[in-house]
Amino acid sequence: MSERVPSPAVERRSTGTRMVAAGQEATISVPATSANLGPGFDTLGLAVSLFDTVTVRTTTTGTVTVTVTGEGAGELPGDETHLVARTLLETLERSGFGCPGLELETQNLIPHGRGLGSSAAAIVSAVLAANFLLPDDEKMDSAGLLQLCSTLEGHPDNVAPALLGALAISWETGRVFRSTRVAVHPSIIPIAAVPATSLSTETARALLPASVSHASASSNAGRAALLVHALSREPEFLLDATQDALHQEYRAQAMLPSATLMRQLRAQGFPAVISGAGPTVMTFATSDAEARTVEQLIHSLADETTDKNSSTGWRVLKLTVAPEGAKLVVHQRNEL
Ligand SMILES: Nc1ncnc2c1ncn2[C@@H]1O[C@H](COP(=O)(O)OP(=O)(O)OP(=O)(O)O)[C@@H](O)[C@H]1O
Ligand SMILES: N[C@@H](CCO)C(=O)O
Repeated sequence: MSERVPSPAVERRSTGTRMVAAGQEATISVPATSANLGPGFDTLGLAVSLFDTVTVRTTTTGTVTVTVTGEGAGELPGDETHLVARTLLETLERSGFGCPGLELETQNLIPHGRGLGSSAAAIVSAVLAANFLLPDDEKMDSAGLLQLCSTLEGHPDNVAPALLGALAISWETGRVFRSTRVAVHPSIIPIAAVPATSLSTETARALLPASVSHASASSNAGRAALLVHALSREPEFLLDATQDALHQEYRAQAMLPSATLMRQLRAQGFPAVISGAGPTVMTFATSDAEARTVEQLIHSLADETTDKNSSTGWRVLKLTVAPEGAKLVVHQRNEL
């Protein structure tokens, strides 16, 4: 999550005292996402098979409680300051609604601050939950959901694939965000090397220069165009297609073991990138045999790149592309 930018398309409406109905319940699951993918800074993102799940229940208690299982358990707040609760209540408020009482149960598999879209997943689950709770004539359509989630996250490249699944290309015109889904070639196997240390998106964004050269912009445009083709049609181009000129080198100082691992994998011919704002390294294999080689290589290289004085260890996750985005399952209405 980066800076919050006000958008004319999601201006707050006047706060009212209407309440959403108590006794509503649903479960939302949202995939992890890998943004940038090399040259697609703030525009490309891929949904992968690691999910956060949130069950939302409206009550009449007047209180907000959040229980957290998995990532963030014992660290995240259990009240209305929790990112999902806060975003859900703010989303209702934008439509002029309050909540008579709220219980959230979250089960988190997406690691936090690792470049796998945890904050985007939290925002998407909160906005979808709020939209479910609103009366039918107040609900947002898919364009409204993308607009609000992108505005809250600050950029669309994680929230778009979290909503749509597969590969999402996103763009922005005057703070209006749009996105389209692209099916991914079935051979592609994303392998995430997740270090124990985290890096906030805010910190990583602060390392970027205000402008880049025309040569860098031109090179990056070509690679980003090739990347969409490589991910969807011809994966053999992935090594060239994942070459970035906009962000990875500027951020390397904040994630040296990851930068080293990525360079070593690329030097051996594997398309490795920094996932999102890092520090996870994402590599794309195109067969099970190649995936095994990449996993073994990561384990041996990661040992070399790990700072022996820190407690860093790497988790290597062989994932699949998640073809569908967030899902909401409505539970039977509870009588209160
Ligand atoms: N499921 C969640 N519930 C509550 N808060 C969360 C959740 N997921 C993320 N957060 C908050 O967001 C922070 C991480 O956001 P940040 O944008 O820095 O990283 P990220 O989203 O994991 O990575 P990236 O944006 O690079 O993909 C966490 O430290 C936590 O405060
Ligand atoms: N495009 C974003 C993704 C992380 O949220 C960045 O690299 O800062």
